[in-house]
Amino acid sequence: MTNPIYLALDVPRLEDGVALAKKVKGHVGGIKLGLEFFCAHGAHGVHLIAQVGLPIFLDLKFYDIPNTVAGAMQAIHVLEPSIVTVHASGGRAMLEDAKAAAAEHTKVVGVTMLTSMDQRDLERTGVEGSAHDHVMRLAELSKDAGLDGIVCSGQEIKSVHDQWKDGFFVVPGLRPAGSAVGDQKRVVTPRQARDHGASVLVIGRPISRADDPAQAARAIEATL
Ligand SMILES: O=C(O)c1cc(=O)[nH]c(=O)n1[C@@H]1O[C@H](COP(=O)(O)O)[C@@H](O)[C@H]1O
Repeated sequence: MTNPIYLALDVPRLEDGVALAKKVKGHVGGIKLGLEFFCAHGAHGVHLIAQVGLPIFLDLKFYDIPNTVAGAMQAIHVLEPSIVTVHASGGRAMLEDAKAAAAEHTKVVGVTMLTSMDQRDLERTGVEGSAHDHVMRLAELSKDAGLDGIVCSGQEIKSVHDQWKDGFFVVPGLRPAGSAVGDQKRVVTPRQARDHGASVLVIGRPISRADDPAQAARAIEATL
């Protein structure tokens, strides 16, 4: 089994990011670079992390008109990401154009409902109905638009997997039993997410803030 853990490298200093990626190499399956990293270090930073030799998940959560998203997607071909995120709520045309503009070997996944949101947060954005139904609706839209899969919490992954057997599913908001939840609200353990069909487990602070990140990653992998 390939290691499904992608370390979310949400660190402000590039040197720290490179050091951390080197430390966990061999204990994770890939590195996720998100908005914090990309805004601070751009393409140069992505190239440096890629040199460590792990697959790169570029989590830029594109959300704009189709033409703009397609242009952005083309602009990141040079970074050769294995996975890229777009917001599923951007609508069918945006999702279709995002996928059409992506490099052949890049998986495009739609972010459904952020794991930092709960039912009340959802209602306050004007969406009626349950978080579960909202995620299922956006999963169906992503599938119909030709995306490779979605990002959702571990609370929905089982239902999504039941509906979309060959989908590629990224699950963040993961916490090993007993670790601090922080700003995440829809949380499960890495093992639960894996058992219910997650393809990729995105884990940040439980590894990056551990005294020994490599050991923390190994300990989580041992639970899978
Ligand atoms: O797209 C994501 O990766 C993402 C989606 C989501 O709904 N929730 C979520 O936490 N993430 C990302 O997953 C990572 C979780 O980090 P930790 O909470 O530190 O494990 C962060 O880099 C988030 O940007």
